[in-house]
This record gives sequence, structure tokens and C-alpha cells, in this order.
Amino acid sequence: MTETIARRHLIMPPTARGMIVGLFGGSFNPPHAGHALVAEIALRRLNLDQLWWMVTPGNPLKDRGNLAPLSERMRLSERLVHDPAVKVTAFEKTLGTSYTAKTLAFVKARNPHVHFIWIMGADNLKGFHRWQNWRAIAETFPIAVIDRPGSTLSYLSSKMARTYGHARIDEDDAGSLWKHRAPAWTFIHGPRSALSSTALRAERGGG
Ligand SMILES: Nc1ncnc2c1ncn2[C@@H]1O[C@H](COP(=O)(O)OP(=O)(O)OP(=O)(O)O)[C@@H](O)[C@H]1O
Ligand SMILES: O=C(O)c1ccc[n+]([C@@H]2O[C@H](COP(=O)([O-])O)[C@@H](O)[C@H]2O)c1
Repeated sequence: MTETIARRHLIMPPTARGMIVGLFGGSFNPPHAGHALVAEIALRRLNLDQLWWMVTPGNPLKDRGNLAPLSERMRLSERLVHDPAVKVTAFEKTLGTSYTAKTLAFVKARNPHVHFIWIMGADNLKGFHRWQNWRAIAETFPIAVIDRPGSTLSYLSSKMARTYGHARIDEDDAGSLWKHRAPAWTFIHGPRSALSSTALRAERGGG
């Protein structure tokens, strides 16, 4: 299938020296209000100047059988997001990778004077140690984990949490996470959403 994605969405969003930028990658298949809540919490609690809502070409650990086209996931994401600080982007497609470690290395090399924070929901903390080069990610970028129903205890039990327990900073200091040298991570509690793309696909009969 040919996909139509605007050119501006295929290049990395522009930044300025000293900015604090949150990187929020996801399948967004489809995007939902739970994602918007994560973005809102991250922007506020982490003192971000921007949040990049990075729609992945495909999570390397997920079956792509029921994955909607990237153009469709971009279109729905754009419709959901209203805050100008949130940049919906598909630049990973241009990089030709779905691996976060590769994307992050590229992003950092291109923006050496920007402070990046990787953002993910607590369910992803549970399986983070199965990601390619997960230790390199944790040792290069501060990470903010946003609570999600069903995954709250991951901040204690996950392999990532146990490996880097010494590097967890109190969520009251999340606003200064960007200043910390990696490994540094925080787990943010707050309003939670039980929404999931799986449930939405099931409701719509998409499997
Ligand atoms: N309700 C939620 N609360 C907190 N984080 C969430 C929530 N939904 C998704 N996330 C986080 O947003 C990012 C993108 O999630 P994703 O697009 O996989 O949505 P999902 O609802 O988990 O999808 P699926 O059900 O298909 O696995 C991930 O880091 C995930 O942990
Ligand atoms: O790099 C990996 O090995 C890896 C494994 C699983 C997920 N990811 C990334 O994690 C982000 C969240 O994915 P998802 O499917 O839970 O929305 C998204 O950007 C994925 O590309 C990355």
C-alpha cells in the first residue's frame, strides 16, 4: 500500500539549543485519550518545552498483522493532539528503523545541545529489558515512566527497575530529571486512564 505522509512529518522536528524535549514513541494503533493524558502529564511534570509524539513504523516486538497504516495512525494522532508543544512525527520511517536505541542515538547526535527524556507507560517498563540495547538507552537518556492501571508495581518488580533502582529519582523532583546524568529515571503517579488501543480495536471489530 502506498502511504501519503506530509513531508514535514518525515523529518525530525526542529529544536533550539537548551530545550528540554520529551520523546514519546508509540504504535498509536489507534491513538486514544490515555496517550493524550500521558503527553499532558509529561509536559507538565517534566518541564518540557516540547514533546515528540513519535508514531513508530512498527514496534519490533509486536505482530504487525493488525497494524493500521502509518499514515492513518498519523492522521488520527494529529486529530487528537491540540497542544502546539506536542509535535506529531513519523521521522523514524525516514531513518528506516523501529529500534528505539538506534532512533535515540541518531536524535542525540543531530541535537547535541538538547536535553532529551524518553517517556513511556508503565506497561512498557515491565518488558523494557527485552528491547534492543535497553541498557544503552537507560545509560544514555533520562527516562520518565507514567503510571498505567495494571502496571503500577513495575517500578519495583521490572528488571529495569531492579537493575537501575539506585538511579530512580523521586517523582517530586521529576521537573529536574533532565539535569540528571543517565542512568536516571522516575515513575510518575497521577491521574490514570484505563484506555488501550487493544480494547478500542476489539470494540471496532478490528481484532
Ligand atoms: N492508558 C495509558 N496509560 C499510560 N500509558 C499508556 C496508556 N496507553 C498507552 N500508554 C503508553 O503510551 C505508549 C504508546 O502506547 P501504545 O500505542 O502501544 O498504546 P496501547 O494502548 O498500549 O496499545 P496496545 O493495546 O495495542 O498495546 C506506550 O509507552 C504505552 O505504555
Ligand atoms: O527498540 C526496541 O527493541 C523496542 C521494543 C519495543 C518497543 N519499542 C518502542 O517503544 C515505543 C512504544 O511502543 P508501543 O508499541 O508499546 O506503543 C515505540 O516507540 C516502539 O518502537 C522499541
